[in-house]
Amino acid sequence: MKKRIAVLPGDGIGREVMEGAVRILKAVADCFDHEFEFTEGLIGGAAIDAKGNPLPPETLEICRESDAILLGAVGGPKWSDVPTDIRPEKGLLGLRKEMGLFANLRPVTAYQQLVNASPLKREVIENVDLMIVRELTGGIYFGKSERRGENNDVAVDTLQYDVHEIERIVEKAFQLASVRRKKLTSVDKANVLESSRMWREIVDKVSVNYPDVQVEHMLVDSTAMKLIHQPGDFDVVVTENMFGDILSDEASMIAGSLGMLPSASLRSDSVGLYEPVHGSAPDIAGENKANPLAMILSAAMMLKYSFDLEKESRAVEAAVTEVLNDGYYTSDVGVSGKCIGTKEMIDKVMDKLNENHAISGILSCYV
Ligand SMILES: NC(=O)c1ccc[n+]([C@@H]2O[C@H](COP(=O)([O-])OP(=O)(O)OC[C@H]3O[C@@H](n4cnc5c(N)ncnc54)[C@H](O)[C@@H]3O)[C@@H](O)[C@H]2O)c1
Ligand SMILES: CC(C)[C@H](C(=O)O)[C@@H](O)C(=O)O
Ligand SMILES: [Mg+2]
Repeated sequence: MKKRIAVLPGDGIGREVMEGAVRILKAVADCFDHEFEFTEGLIGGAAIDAKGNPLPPETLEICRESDAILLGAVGGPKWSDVPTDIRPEKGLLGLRKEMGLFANLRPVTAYQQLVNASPLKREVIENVDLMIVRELTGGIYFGKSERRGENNDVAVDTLQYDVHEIERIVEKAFQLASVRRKKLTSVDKANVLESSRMWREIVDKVSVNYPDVQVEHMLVDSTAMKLIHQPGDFDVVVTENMFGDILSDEASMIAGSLGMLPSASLRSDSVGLYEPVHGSAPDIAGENKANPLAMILSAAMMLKYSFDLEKESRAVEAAVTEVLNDGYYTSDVGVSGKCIGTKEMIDKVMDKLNENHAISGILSCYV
């Protein structure tokens, strides 16, 4: 299979973790006989420095001509004083919007080895496997936003959704729930927000087409509590843009660290953007401390969701799980012992992938 992949490392630890995803994908191509063509583009602060624009037209062009996009992270203190409309984060938001990537899937998996070492209660997080489905191209992130008043002393951000935007994300969430444990939690703030009341009406309407999926509505504040108290009760969680942003960073601690949470941003065809949930982590950038697993697992999501390569995707996930089971960690997951750096972790996953592939080749001779 031949596929074109846009590679946008971005800023801070973005480049360090991207190296892991690209190396792993090259190994997957070799092991499973695929051809992946990588084209690098600038985004975020790196693009501001080079082109004065966080999303240069040439980057958008590379993305439009690709079958899938990998993104590291954008932003950092270096660009804190640039005008709001050309901040690094605007490059990422612009890319999601321009590409129409409205459905952001953020799976949260409690890996057994990390559960054992977690500061959270073991019995609470053990076996947690939930999926946050975040609306990604609407809501307060994209509504009218301005400063007004005589002294610019009033700031306005607008939370707007239309029926179509809610219907398509809710439909996506029901589809996912129907092939998982058939439970959907829709999260809103319907006791305060009109957009949330419309959101609830739409969830109830769409639910009629999915009679085997159990639906519950939950307010976002109590959801934040329940994610820590009883995360095992969740299967698929669907919510609007900003609530999804906040809840997914919270949920990352169930997985052990922000450095463990991958994501896929999808639309109705197979094109997708794959990025870790974390940011550019300026506090550790350049120190070989970043956990590359969220980025590597995002690449695994790309194999599954954009290229329909289930076996290859599972091979990458298995390599990650086995490296953790062997007791290797980056420092962010809070475990002492075999604590290794970014590059060493990438090497470990590479070795495991190659080793597993060699073993399966040997075994296939006997069947
Ligand atoms: N998708 C993105 O590009 C994205 C996402 C979130 C934040 N950001 C941007 O990143 C910059 C920094 O934001 P922040 O500090 O609030 O959030 P952050 O996610 O960059 O970092 C939060 C904390 O988590 C740690 N961390 C994050 N990823 C890690 C990893 N892979 N391995 C080990 N530790 C990791 C960091 O060291 C830091 O202590 C800001 O400019 C923000 O806008 C970008
Ligand atoms: C960098 C920022 C714009 C982005 C978001 O809020 O969507 C990030 O926090 C994320 O979770 O992907
Ligand atoms: Mg976020």
